[in-house]
Amino acid sequence: MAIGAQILIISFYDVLCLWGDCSLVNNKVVFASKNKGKYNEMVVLFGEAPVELVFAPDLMDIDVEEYGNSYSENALLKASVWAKALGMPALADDSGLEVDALGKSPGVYSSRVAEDDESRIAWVLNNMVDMKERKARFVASLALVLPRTNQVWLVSGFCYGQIALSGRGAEGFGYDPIFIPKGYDKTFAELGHGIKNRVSHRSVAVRALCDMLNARSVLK
Ligand SMILES: O=P(O)(O)OP(=O)(O)OP(=O)(O)OC[C@H]1O[C@@H](n2cnc3c(O)ncnc32)[C@H](O)[C@@H]1O
Ligand SMILES: [Mg+2]
Repeated sequence: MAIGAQILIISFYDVLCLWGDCSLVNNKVVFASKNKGKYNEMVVLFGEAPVELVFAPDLMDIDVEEYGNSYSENALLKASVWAKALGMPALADDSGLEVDALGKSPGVYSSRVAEDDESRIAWVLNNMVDMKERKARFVASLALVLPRTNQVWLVSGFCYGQIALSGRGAEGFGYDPIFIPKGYDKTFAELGHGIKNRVSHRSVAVRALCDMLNARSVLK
């Protein structure tokens, strides 16, 4: 009975996909974020995909309160608000840095522990003085909302590594100067975009999203 119901739901969903328009309108997607660093990475990561990402603040000024308890909830909040406001597909990214020795903090509060990138980095380093255990991971959760069919796509990506003893490097944004990805001895800010875009939490999530969209023929 339960399996039958499940199959019915999946088939109904597929029929909706065939009849409804679940493709991207003009392949334009608003990137529902105010973070230009994220946007710049996203444009490169979507590189070959038939998607034109538009930076949300270039279209409208909206503030979305991120009151969710998880990255996915916050990503969905951001994408839903922008998709509704503009009537076009919206992609949001909610991300954060999880430090083992700090009980996975700052985590979902990564943007809220301090006012700017420099103070956020100081917040992490000051809480880790003399700590030998420096394992950490970056998380990126993406939500794509297609408003005409109310479809929602959610994926997450992770990147494991450790926290440097001090900030190093000038590239990237946010916590990049203190995050050393596994297999390297330099920070993301020292390694630069080429390597970051190959191994980052965001690149893993974008690849997963594109695979799902391709499998469902949403990207054309
Ligand atoms: O919500 P939007 O407008 O997208 O932009 P934001 O900067 O507020 O982004 P989040 O709410 O997702 O908070 C994530 C925090 O983690 C930081 N962060 C996210 N991804 C990062 C990355 O790839 N490298 C370094 N720091 C990152 C980012 O700078 C924020 O301080
Ligand atoms: Mg935010």
